Amino acid sequence: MAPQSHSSHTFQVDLRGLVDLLSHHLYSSPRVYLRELLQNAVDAITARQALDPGAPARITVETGDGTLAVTDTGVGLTEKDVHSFLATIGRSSKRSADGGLDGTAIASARSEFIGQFGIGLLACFVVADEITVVSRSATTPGAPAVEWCGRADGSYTIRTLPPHAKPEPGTTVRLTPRADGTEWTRHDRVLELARHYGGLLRHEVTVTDARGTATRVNHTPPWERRHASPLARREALAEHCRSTFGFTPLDTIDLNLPVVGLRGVAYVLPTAVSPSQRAGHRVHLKGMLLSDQAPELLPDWAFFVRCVVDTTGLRPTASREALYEDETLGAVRDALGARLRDWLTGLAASDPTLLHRFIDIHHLAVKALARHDDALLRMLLPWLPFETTDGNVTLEEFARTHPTILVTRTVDEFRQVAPVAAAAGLGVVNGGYTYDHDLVHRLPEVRPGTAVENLDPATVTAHLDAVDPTAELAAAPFLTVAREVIGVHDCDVVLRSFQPVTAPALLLDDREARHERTRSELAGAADGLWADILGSLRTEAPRAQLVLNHLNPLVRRAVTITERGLAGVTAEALYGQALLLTRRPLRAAESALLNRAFLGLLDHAMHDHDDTQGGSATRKEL
Ligand SMILES: Nc1ncnc2c1ncn2[C@@H]1O[C@H](COP(=O)(O)OP(=O)(O)OP(=O)(O)O)[C@@H](O)[C@H]1O
Repeated sequence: MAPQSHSSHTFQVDLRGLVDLLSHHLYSSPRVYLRELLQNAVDAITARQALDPGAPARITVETGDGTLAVTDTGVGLTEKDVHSFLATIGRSSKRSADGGLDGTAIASARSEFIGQFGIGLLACFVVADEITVVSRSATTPGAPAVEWCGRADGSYTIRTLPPHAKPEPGTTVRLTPRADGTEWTRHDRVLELARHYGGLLRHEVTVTDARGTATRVNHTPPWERRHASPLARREALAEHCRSTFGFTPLDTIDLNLPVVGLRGVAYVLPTAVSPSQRAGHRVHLKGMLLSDQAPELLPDWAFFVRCVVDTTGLRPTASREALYEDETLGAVRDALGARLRDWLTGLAASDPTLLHRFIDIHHLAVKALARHDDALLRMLLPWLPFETTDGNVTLEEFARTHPTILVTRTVDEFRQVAPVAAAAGLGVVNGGYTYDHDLVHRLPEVRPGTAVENLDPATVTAHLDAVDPTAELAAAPFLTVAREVIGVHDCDVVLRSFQPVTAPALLLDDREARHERTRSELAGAADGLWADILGSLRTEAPRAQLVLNHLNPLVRRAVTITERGLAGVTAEALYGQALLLTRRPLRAAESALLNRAFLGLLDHAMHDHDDTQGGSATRKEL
């Protein structure tokens, strides 16, 4: 058999296609070009300082003459480096395998670099068609300066420059923006971007305009600076928070995790926010802003703070706009969560006034937190407010007067039952708000000797006074009619005495009973398989109860009605009114009942009118 012939080829890269991919799918905006340039400058300075700790460390961004230039006093590039790293996409001198920058000092500085992917420079092609790099290497003292000119079509030229063209080691990267890129290279925009990305960089960064006026953009953050007094520090941090996030913090929590080289602060929001709104934290990586929208830095429950942190130990994604989700990030999130919890529990001992203010604003956050954290629950439960039949009080206060605490499941149940229960001496907590029902049920763990029960209709009726037998007997004919008319709605009717006298009737109903009624209604309307399934779900749910208040003057008169039609309409009207007070959506049969009761009463009122006008009407006696 004839040997097969092999020929070897090299991949070709369509640079325009690649840039298009990056700009549309990796980077959120063309503005990232400046971040990539600043980052390369920082890495070059890091590499040079590893060789010579006394080397200058300056980054200058020049704008103005239609081009943009970033100059650094970093390690620079030899001609060989240029071919190897600048002109090879995906190759980076900052990864150990590529080993471009020789020397053990630089090798050990590698973990300090921000870049790693070898694609950052391509971001410049998003705003310019041509990039010129003039560089002189600090690693090879005699090597000449080189000029590399790369174009978006994938071609590049390289030439050696005379020594005076670049007397000192370092690099200048110059861009001539395209027409659609000038928006991103204007002086004011560049200044804003340099402050945004480079505000916390550790080396001096200045932006100069066409007249040569230089503005320093980076500063030591206030949590790193020395301050004359704790008050001065607090004010500096508050000012930083105002300029960064636009609010004055309620308090500032220092964050410090040496294992991942993380320092920063968490500013406590002075106003409540929705717990579902995920907070945007500012995360810097080795000084460079990685993201100003990083919710993944903190646990979800920590929605009451905004953080600014600078770290060396977390990894960016390739877009460099988010944190890479790994075990380290998980551990950092837990550690920062623990720090916030310590701050909260510490406040209880050190600054109760501030804790009160915090809880006034953020009690929802604390409640969300306490559900999953026993230590916090124990510590903070005494401070948390709940709506109860004694007003807005803490559970601790409430439990002192009510050894058995009843809790409703919905706000409407509470609204309806609270006045009656309070008058009967029952202690009821509104469990209808987010987290409250669960938290109240956990009270016995924290406060032994307290009992917590769900409020059910039977508990309330047990606390309503029975009426005396003669009154019950006198009301019997009316009650019989009422039970007949209301019974079709799966509701019993009873007569009791309770406060307040202004309430004619109380409808005690619970969820299971309501669900059961809805189920049987559906089963009635359905057929075949669906009806069988609904039928198999049948449970013996307790019926609802309409409790008529014998202390109420209207009810006292109603129970003496002897005319059957009027008794039925009156019972329906009382039921309808109690039904409306529950504020739950009405079912079709209930709306029809209300309608009927209203028209029936109107009819009776008009009969009375006819009677007084001398007309006659036949009424059926009970
Ligand atoms: N200002 C500079 N000084 C010295 N070398 C530079 C400079 N800018 C770029 N380089 C060299 O060019 C290489 C490629 O840069 P590029 O920005 O594309 O990728 P990177 O910084 O290595 O990684 P990343 O894609 O993560 O940014 C770098 O690894 C570095 O060797």
